[in-house]
Amino acid sequence: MTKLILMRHGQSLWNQLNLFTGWVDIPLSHQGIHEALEGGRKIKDIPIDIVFTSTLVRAQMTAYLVMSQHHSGKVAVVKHDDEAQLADWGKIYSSKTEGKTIPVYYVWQFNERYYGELQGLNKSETAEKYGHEQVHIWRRSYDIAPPGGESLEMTAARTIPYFEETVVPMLERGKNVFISAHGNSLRSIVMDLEGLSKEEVLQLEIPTGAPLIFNYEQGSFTREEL
Ligand SMILES: O=C(O)[C@@H](CO)OP(=O)(O)O
Repeated sequence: MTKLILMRHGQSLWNQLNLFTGWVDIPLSHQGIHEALEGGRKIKDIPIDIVFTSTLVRAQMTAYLVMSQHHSGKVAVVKHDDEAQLADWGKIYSSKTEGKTIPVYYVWQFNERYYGELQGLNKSETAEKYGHEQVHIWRRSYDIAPPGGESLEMTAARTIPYFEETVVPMLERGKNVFISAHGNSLRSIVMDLEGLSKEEVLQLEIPTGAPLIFNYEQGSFTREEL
């Protein structure tokens, strides 16, 4: 059995201001830094072999803050995704030292759902303008995209293939995997792992800085309560 840990980044400065964020690259707030450290303490004793995060700084900050709390004492090392560079990087430090590191991969497919024309707008003001129901549909429905942005279905079309082609084989090979990502990119993954319907995913909320742990065995995922 191997473990998959999913975590939404801690509160960002735009979460704090209640602004639609999507692909805008906003760092964590002071509160978000504390949430990430607290989330890290909750999983500090679970061995982690490999870390995936998005290309956005709020998820990356969260990944490093989580790993700073980890009991292994291993150093998180960024593996840049250029293949040639990756091959070279493998040679620039000793295999003895490599045993004391945990590789971190930046994966654009795990970026937040692109929010199109809503990015930078205030969530409450947008709900006042277009109606709470319409804005809830844009924010939580499966197949209705916000203006100029991605639906959850479109987000899943990039998160799930990467997850299946790269993350699942790691779990199969006995590796425990930690993914630091975003509210909606993680909703698309949890929807898939738990087989949620389009109706059920409307209610799925992923809190900031709270690890979700799944046990993986023989092709199936079971959520473990912390
Ligand atoms: O602004 C965003 O990118 C997301 C996550 O904060 O918004 P929502 O709360 O609608 O999922």
